[in-house]
Amino acid sequence: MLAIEALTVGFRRYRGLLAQVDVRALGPLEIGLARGEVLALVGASGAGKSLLAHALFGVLPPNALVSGRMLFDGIALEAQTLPALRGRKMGLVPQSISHLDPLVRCGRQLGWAARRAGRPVDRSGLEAALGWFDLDASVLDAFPHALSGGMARRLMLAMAIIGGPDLVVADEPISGLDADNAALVLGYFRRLADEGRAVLLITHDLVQAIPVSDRVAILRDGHLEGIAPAAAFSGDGSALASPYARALWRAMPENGFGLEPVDA
Ligand SMILES: Nc1ncnc2c1ncn2[C@@H]1O[C@H](COP(=O)(O)OP(=O)(O)OP(=O)(O)O)[C@@H](O)[C@H]1O
Ligand code: NI
Repeated sequence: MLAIEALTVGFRRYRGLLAQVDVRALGPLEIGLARGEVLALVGASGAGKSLLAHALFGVLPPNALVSGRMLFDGIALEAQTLPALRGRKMGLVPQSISHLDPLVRCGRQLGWAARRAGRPVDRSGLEAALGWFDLDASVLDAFPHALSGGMARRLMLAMAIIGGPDLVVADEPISGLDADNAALVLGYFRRLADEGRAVLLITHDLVQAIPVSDRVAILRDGHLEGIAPAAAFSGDGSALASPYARALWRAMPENGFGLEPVDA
């Protein structure tokens, strides 16, 4: 349902008054995502994970240069097609919890997300959406600053999903969540995929992502290091084709192999 073909993202930077240079930040990337699938996208800070999410939704800054193709159910994602898809067929959970409007009650923001998707709901529908992420009805009347970081993140998850998108792109959706809530969110993603939707799960936490993911894509300095079945991340990692993936897996403190040079 999602095909990313030869995608590159760069930025135009100005040096002095006249000189400008284009700096490649991402790609070229080839990634496919099928309905029914959770694809984890992992990589270190600065690898380009959020850039990929922003490219998919067409929300990169104006100095970004994009080439290649992104197709959603065969429709090219571009300026003309994106407004009808994002927030409707494609839901984005942003990385930063500062994207809530501080002056608008949470319930109105959630209701607006549903209306934008063409699926307006009444108060009980809003309460049900909060319930998916273990938030109670009092959140509807609260302003965002009254929410803890973890509650704000779960509200943003409800906002991304209330419109019933076919594709969910979640950028670090479990960061700042306690273990119970992280499990709740990841379990929800798994169910979305099992219903025939698709989830791109962006995270730096490989260990948490593996149990709910079908495949894991590893991004390193803007390049795709490889895509491996989640099941290959087990034992000593010898089922992994990429030395980088193997080193990353073995370096997880949970695996107790100790640090190995990542360039192996
Ligand atoms: N507006 C911009 N102008 C120039 N470079 C940018 C811009 N936005 C991002 N970059 C560069 O793109 C690279 C990738 O950034 P990105 O935010 O995608 O990383 P990330 O993998 O999401 O990291 P994190 O785990 O910290 O969220 C970074 O090196 C960053 O400096
Ligand atoms: Ni990011």
